[in-house]
Amino acid sequence: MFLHGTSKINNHGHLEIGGCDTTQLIQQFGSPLYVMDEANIRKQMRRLKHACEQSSVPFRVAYASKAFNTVAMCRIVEEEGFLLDVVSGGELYTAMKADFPADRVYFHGNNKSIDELNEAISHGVCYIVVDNFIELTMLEDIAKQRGKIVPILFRITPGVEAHTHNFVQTGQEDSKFGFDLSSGQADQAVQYVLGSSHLVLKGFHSHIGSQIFDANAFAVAINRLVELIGRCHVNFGFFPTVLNIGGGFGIRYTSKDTPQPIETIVKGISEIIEKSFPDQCPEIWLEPGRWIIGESGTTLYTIGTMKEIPNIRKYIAVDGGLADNPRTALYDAKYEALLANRANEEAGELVSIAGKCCESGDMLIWDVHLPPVKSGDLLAVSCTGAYNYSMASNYNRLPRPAVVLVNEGEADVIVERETYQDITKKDKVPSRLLKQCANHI
Ligand SMILES: Cc1ncc(COP(=O)(O)O)c(C=O)c1O
Ligand SMILES: N[C@@H](CCCC[NH3+])C(=O)O
Repeated sequence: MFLHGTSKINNHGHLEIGGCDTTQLIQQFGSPLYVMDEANIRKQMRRLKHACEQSSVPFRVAYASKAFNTVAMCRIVEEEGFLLDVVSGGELYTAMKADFPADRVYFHGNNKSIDELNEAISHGVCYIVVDNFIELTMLEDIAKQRGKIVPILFRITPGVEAHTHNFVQTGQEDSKFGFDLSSGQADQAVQYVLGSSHLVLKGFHSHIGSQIFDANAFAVAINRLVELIGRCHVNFGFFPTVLNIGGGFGIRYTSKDTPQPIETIVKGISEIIEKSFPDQCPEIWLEPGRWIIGESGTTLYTIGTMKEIPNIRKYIAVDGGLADNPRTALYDAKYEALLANRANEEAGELVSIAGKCCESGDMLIWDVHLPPVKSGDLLAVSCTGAYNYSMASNYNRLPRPAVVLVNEGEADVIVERETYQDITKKDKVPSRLLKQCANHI
């Protein structure tokens, strides 16, 4: 397994993250456990900012909070001076709970509700990223009723098929997201909004997908947006303040992954932007999620049962699975792992890591080399910072694991482990069933 961030093997042969021995973390906080490496989260943010500062392009950086959003994470993002992309009332609420300045938050989503739009306006987010015509008129009505002038961006679908898993492509023409370019919807929307008394168009947004290694896809998308901007300037005299080109930068889950360094990607983007806007340049916003947080997360599990089918496969089951990490089942995602309590031992055996859910597809890793494993060993799966906790569920009524933030030998719980009581907390029993339910909650 790669050792990301501050991860290392200590003198006891244990995996250590943020100066904390992972075997002690499990003793103290229980299993399974999400461990987040604060120093590495901040390092990634600073590295991205630094890469942007090397260019003459006026970059601004945002964090796509869908990747991992908790109150403590919002505090870190705030301290590092990033903008925050939220995509739901819940993500916005979390940011507000963290006292994140609303004027550094902007609101995405392809089906925002009236309540969500109202909440975004009430808090005073800097932009609402309008996704489609229905939302456009709905937002305009709300703004009129409330006597507000609302700054917006348009999400544009540039018609780019990024080379990544189909489920995480978002920039292709046949997509639920954004105003389509090729059919003229985007131009139509601009023309419409420029006549609005309550909505002010500030710019454009496009996000072509996630876990993208091919920087060329970004170039194609940017060029299409530049063409749109050129047309809007000529046809409507409109020039954007902001051009948000999204996130999607790939990370290294396994040794087979070969993403370009962020510096190369930012440099490539800068060159296109400089060429495209020689005189006047909009602010260029980047909004990665995975690249910021993915490699900073490790999930610790305890190994339970095992099943060996001769000449076929050896299954090793852990005390979590698709409920805490649905990405293998959803996207055929690949992960690496090691035994956190015997990290120095030779990984000679090819095994498969299964979860404990009642699904054959509940697998975390199909093929991984580990030392001979015993029940009670601890397994560390790396690179689980993005879209693991944020996509976790209570399938099979499994309580979600705790999330611990580690840094320089300190470990703080930033999300408590759920209990069985948490799981049944919202259950109600109709009175006609009460008699049969003596032990009801
Ligand atoms: C609009 C938007 N912005 C940003 C992101 C973050 O993507 P990633 O985590 O791949 O950087 C996503 C998710 O794909 C997204 O849909
Ligand atoms: N959830 C996806 C990323 C895309 C989500 C944002 N549009 C993943 O885990 O890879």
